[in-house]
Amino acid sequence: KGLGGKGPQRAPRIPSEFSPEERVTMKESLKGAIQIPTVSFNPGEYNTTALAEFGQYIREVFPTVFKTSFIQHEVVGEYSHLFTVQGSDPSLQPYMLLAHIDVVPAPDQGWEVPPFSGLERDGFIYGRGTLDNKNSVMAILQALELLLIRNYIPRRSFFIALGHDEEVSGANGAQKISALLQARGVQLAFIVDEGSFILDGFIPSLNKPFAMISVSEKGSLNLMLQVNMTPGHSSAPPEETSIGILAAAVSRLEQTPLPNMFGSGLPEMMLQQLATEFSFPVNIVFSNLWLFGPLVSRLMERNYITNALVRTTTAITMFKAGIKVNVIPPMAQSTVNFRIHPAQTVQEVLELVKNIVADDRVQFHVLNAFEPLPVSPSDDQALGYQLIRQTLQSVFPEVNIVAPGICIAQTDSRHYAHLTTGIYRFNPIYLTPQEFRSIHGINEKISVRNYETQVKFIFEFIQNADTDQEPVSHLHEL
Ligand SMILES: CCCCCCCC/C=C\CCCCCCCC(=O)N[C@@H](CCCCN)C(=O)O
Ligand SMILES: [Zn+2]
Ligand SMILES: [Zn+2]
Repeated sequence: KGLGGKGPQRAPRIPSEFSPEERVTMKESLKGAIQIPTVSFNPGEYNTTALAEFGQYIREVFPTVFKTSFIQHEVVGEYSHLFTVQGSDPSLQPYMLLAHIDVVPAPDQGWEVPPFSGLERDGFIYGRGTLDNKNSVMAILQALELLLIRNYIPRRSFFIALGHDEEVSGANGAQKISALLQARGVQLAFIVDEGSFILDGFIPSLNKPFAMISVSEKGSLNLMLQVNMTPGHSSAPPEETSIGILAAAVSRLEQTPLPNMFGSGLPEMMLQQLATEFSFPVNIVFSNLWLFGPLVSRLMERNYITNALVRTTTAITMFKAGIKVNVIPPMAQSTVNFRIHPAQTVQEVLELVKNIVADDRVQFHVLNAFEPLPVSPSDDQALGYQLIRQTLQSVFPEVNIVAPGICIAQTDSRHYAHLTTGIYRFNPIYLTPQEFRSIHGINEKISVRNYETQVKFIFEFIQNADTDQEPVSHLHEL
């Protein structure tokens, strides 16, 4: 299954073996990157000093990348970086590797070590950005640096785009890079971005890890609900206040989950592909979803992570009301963050929400919205998907399950959707449910081993992408 071909690769293969000195350098470089607090607070509100420092830092630790004649480096939107690596064979369509430099804030509370210390403990490097997503920023540039030191010359051109505001929209980074590439007439064979992992321990009855390559991404809707009422003296209150009305409205939303969409897409495909890995009777259940679909969909709802795969989720994230203890509040506002399932649209979610709230006194203001992303191909012809599979086989021979999935969060790749039909969100590192909770949470950390393997994966991936082989259909025996 997968990549077949017209002939062998032309360039000799460079083995992904790194010296002890190189291994020390790569982990120290990651620690240095973590120590630069490139925090995004709000759209347009970033630590610009840190972002500028980060730009200098990558020049220092990856000198070969910056001095190689066939690599063009551009700073876009002041702090984002675009590298154009010119391949020797213009007949091969270029691809792009994405990552982001910025991180979400990390107050010290609850951390075992300060979040911007980059300290190493028990084989782990701690800090904000170690999983999301400086690991990728550094691993991509590190792998390229190591390849260039070994006199590597790529055949297939590729881009590396490092956004500086992914955590707050991507409007000044990814969107500007995307516009630049579009103006240059670039069309990409595929994109690889963050957004999924080799999942370890996410499905209770599956006792081995599996690689989930996210081929779609949920949309989002940030909706502000507002209630205005006549203010007055609290000594003679009305029957209902703006706070009471709005609290009841958002409570109805929380108590009424949006429809379970299981049966209309990717999670079913994923479970069917995983079915043979389970023992009886789960294998029978997953391979006969036409019969057991309703049961499985209810089971998926019970866990908050798998629940996010089967429906548009509702999260009440902000509530603001009241101006003084003895004043009937004139206004109450609440913001609700919906993550939209790929089988629904922003408009459909809005209609459902209005029907659930069912109160004319509540006004709805769409703050911003983004439709779910189309499903990228994962068949034998899908070059990006097959290259990830192929590289997984050699770097992680112990991982023998690869399945397409949905990214439940948003990534910068959504801003490049008009440049390619193949967007694959996948980080080549192991992730446990506990580590999942550390992303945007506390004690985010990556094992040195995981990071080294991520560098190795990219080192091999870049070479695999040089093949003049094209994906071919799997020929079934007659
Ligand atoms: C049956 C197996 C179930 C597995 C379920 C999935 C496990 C989840 C695995 C990985 C998800 C991690 C996603 C990491 C990427 C995070 C990207 C991010 O934080 N994006 C932000 C962007 C905000 C943009 C401004 N609106 C976000 O989505 O909030
Ligand atoms: Zn991220
Ligand atoms: Zn994030």
